[in-house]
Amino acid sequence: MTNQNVVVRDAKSGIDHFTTRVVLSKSLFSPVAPSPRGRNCITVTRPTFPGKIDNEEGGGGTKVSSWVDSMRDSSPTRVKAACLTESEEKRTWIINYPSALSMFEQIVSTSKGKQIVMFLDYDGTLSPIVEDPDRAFMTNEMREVVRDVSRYFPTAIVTGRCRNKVYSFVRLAGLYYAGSHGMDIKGPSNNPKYKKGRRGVLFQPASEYLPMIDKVYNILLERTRIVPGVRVENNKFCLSVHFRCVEEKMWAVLVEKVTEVLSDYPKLKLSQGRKVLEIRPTIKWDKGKALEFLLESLGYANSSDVLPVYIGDDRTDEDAFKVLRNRGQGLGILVSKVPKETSASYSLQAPTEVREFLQRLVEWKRQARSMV
Ligand SMILES: O=P(O)(O)OC[C@H]1O[C@H](O[C@H]2O[C@H](CO)[C@@H](O)[C@H](O)[C@H]2O)[C@H](O)[C@@H](O)[C@@H]1O
Repeated sequence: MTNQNVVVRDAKSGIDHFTTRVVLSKSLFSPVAPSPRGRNCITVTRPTFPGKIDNEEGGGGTKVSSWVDSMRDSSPTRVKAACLTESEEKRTWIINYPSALSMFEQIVSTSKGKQIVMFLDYDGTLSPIVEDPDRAFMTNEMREVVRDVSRYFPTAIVTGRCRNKVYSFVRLAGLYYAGSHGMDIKGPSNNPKYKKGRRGVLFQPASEYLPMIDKVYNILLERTRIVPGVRVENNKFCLSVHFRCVEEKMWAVLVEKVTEVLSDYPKLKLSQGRKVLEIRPTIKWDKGKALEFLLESLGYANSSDVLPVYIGDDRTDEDAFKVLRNRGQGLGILVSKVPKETSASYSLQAPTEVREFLQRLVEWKRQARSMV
């Protein structure tokens, strides 16, 4: 199976569309019944993510309508294959991005002689997606397995959330926490290496943005309150404008309000996650940079003796998957049941499978130790 990407501009809307021709090789697809249209070449059309009002690139003026189109899509963008049935689509997904559970033996054999370093996103990875962001709790079973994982492997939570908030959900002291999309990194609080005063804070590359973020938070609260269901969340170095509970007919109004506010703040950029608009400083820092920073802090900057494993479900996790791809080292695992555009190599369907995968990793490590 090969993918050919072409960008086509829609003459009417002026929006660029990615057109991916997915060429299915017969051998891969022989177990699947021939598609109703009897073709072995599918055209997948999906709108490109408007991506910004990204002031970094001198953007601005991005059409509200293209944002609204993108808000309808999932995050990362779902790949829709026009002539495949849903079950064929799922099958294609699993062929291209095999389950990390079914590939478990291969994965652990890749790790032989290497130190696994575990990176875990929070929402949609350790906790299921729920309507109320304040109630996105992880289960005790998940907490236990994450604690066990952190006993064997250096482990970091890498999240868009405010670091303190995610800590209040995870409540495990032995982990690294990279909050605000990696812009707020702290080491394990029980690590004797850290002096009291610094309390383990390792890196905050956007600290000068704090007053601006607070100001914009208050303005957004005020200006978006006419939109029923909206929720603005202050994640310290970034903001989230949730539209999960906003009726679709109000999305354009919401985007207009948000982009209007941001037009006065060229040092902030707008991107999108799962039913959320994310506002961040334009600095070149993301979850991928946080992953590199943590590997370096752990002494694995240029090491070939390390296997970073990153598990995440959202568009912002793609920055970390790309870093692993470019390093040619490590495993990116996307949590998704449906085909998405991703730089990950493997997939897991839901947080329940993430727990199972982590559990197997712990058991494998215990057994390996008992045999020494
Ligand atoms: O990087 P993450 O840990 O995945 O955080 C990304 C955003 O997650 C949260 O929002 C998402 O989860 C909510 C609870 O399930 C859901 O209601 C919302 O629709 C999702 O987008 C969090 O509230 C945001 O601040 C994070 O940026």
